[in-house]
Amino acid sequence: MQEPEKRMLRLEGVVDKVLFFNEQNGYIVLELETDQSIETVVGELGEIEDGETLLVEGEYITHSKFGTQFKASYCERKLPSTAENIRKYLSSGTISGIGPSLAKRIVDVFGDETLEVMEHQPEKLRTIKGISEKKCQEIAREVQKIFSLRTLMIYLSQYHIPARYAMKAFQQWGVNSRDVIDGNPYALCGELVGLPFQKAEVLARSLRIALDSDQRILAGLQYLLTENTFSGHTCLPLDKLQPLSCKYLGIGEQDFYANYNQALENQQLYEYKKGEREFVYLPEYYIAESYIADRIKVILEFSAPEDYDYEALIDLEEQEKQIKYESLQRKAITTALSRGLMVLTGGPGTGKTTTLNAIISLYEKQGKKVLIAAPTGRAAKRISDLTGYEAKTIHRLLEVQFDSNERLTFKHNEKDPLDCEVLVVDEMSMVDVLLFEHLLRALKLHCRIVLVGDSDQLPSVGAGNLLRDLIDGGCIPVIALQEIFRQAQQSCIVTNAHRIVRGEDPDLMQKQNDFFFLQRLKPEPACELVISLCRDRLPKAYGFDPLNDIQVIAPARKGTLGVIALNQALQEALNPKKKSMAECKTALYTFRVGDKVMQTRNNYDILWKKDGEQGTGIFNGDIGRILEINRAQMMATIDFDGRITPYPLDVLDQLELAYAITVHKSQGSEFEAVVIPILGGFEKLYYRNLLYTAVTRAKKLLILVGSRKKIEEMVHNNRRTNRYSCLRHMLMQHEQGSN
Ligand SMILES: Nc1ncnc2c1ncn2[C@@H]1O[C@H](COP(=O)(O)OP(=O)(O)OP(=O)(O)O)[C@@H](O)[C@H]1O
Repeated sequence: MQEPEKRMLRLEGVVDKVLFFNEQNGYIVLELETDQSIETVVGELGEIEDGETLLVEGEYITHSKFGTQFKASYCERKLPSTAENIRKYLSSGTISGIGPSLAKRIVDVFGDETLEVMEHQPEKLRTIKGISEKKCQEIAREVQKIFSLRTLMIYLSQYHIPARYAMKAFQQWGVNSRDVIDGNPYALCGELVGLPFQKAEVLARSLRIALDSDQRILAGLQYLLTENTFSGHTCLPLDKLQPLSCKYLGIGEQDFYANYNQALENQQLYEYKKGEREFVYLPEYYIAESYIADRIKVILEFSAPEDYDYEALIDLEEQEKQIKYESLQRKAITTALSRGLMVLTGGPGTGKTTTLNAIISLYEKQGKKVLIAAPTGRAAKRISDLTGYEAKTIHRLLEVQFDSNERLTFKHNEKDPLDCEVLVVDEMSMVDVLLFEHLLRALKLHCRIVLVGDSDQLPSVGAGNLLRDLIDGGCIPVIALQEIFRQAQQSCIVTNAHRIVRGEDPDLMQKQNDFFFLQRLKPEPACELVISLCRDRLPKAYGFDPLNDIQVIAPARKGTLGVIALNQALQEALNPKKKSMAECKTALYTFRVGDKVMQTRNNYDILWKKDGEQGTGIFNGDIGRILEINRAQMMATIDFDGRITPYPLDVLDQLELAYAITVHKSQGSEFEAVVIPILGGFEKLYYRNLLYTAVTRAKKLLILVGSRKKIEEMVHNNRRTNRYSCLRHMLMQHEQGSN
């Protein structure tokens, strides 16, 4: 369902009351008194006080619970001009040290001139009863701060730069912000403020900053490299970056190289030579990849293979567990116990978890402290359930903190390493280079590392080709399990997954077992079938719970069989609107009590409680159920796998319905039953590893709905996401160096 197009409207009025303000992102809800009415205005407008005059541009939205609201995308602010509005403005606590009664006394003396006096002749405030010399100076300082921020917001809003960037700039440069920005508007693009390059361009044009200025070219190069990290590249070949930058910035080769070389000298960019080709990095990615390669080199140098015979220990383990490990499993166990670092890889059913269990158990028997981590909460839960050992997310293990610039850091690092002698990381295919760098930094030098993952799964969301590079680098011991165990062979999910990864067509003719194909050649009937499977057929035939056990996974977000439309349709089928049921809305979805939802961003501020324990942080990919929506308190209550979470409605856009999810979001999770619609659509999304990843999410039942031809096309489309990175080469250098 598409939102009808809305017209941009304007409102002008005086702020009667601020109802809500979020300091982090500047989101505000206020009542605006216009000539005709009082309107509720919402938006990321920054801190605004009662009594201010606003001109806002935006549109009316209808909120099922909150009613009609004006959602402002642009705002111009004027200081209050009448004595009454100035009193209101000061009474609201804008300036610390001035409350309602002092505000009244000041306004009684200076009337309409009050703000003028406070800004330019603050010493006059001394005449007011209750304002000492010291207090007068404090007020003057506070006024200067607040007025500079206001002026900055107003200045930047002319260029449609939202208030949150003004707030971040002010945190950096304080009352000098305007000078810094006018000197170099591209300074706003740095990581501390994070303004998109195009927005800084608008400001720079009005400041007549030359197109070939050094600041612009450097910011442009950083922008292009950053954009490419979103496509998975940790670096770009210079022979690609140069023409791309010249075209994008409209500059010549000479200007490019002059600035490029300067940036290398200033360590604003880094270069790595791979054969005849140079690769260009942003500092953080260069530091991450070279740190990983160097650290691995150290680990391997200091952990020469031990000649201790582990076979007897493994024999004992076999007796205890009543199992016979096959030879590669034994080799994996020996390698894990005798080497500082290893990678254990293999497809579904090849015995990774069984092997890992033996490794952990034998390490514990040696009295070693083992920690187990996974990249997402669901992946951590899965490995905990499978091994019986507690696993945490990597973020939780490292303990997230924020520095004074509100940038994410970790408590554990070189100075405060993790207390463990062995670290196991599962689902390594989802770990990116930046996170892995942090993890390695937090390990004591003698800590052993066991990395487990399936390198045929989709690569990490963050940039890099980590698992593949570690395997292909040639210097780390890698055990790739290949044999599908008998139990697993009986599952068509497992055998078909292996066929898919080998590039063979899956067996779609099965009429029993756990893997089914149901042909539908048009999107609407396919969508209807998906709904009836989830609502009626699978619950009836197998006793699956439609919300807890069944997951629809789709390659695309858009289209009839994309995640958005499927979610809307599945919500209507599984949790339809009821008169008395609370609802709240984002641009994409209407949420109801009972809905299955997914968090789509890491949010470190949200608090939760579980079995008397308290914690913070709901992370990208966490799935939950809405228990309650409380409009008056701007809160929902969501149950994320037992973590009961008061969820602020002003961050509701971080939430999506999760009846259907994309393959990318499903990574690291497993579900009892999975339904995958595959029919037609965007070629880029229909390739082998994507189908493989989706199919391997199912534990007991998998149903493919759609076109056999399209499924086969996917199997034969072996498009591996080509990601630029030099880690593999850095590791290979080490391998060659050590020979
Ligand atoms: N040495 C063995 N002898 C007999 N059965 C085994 C052995 N190793 C593993 N299995 C069995 O094979 C099946 C798959 O093993 P396991 O779950 O360890 O594989 P996996 O690679 O972790 O699979 P997945 O990635 O799908 O979780 C399980 O039923 C397990 O009990």
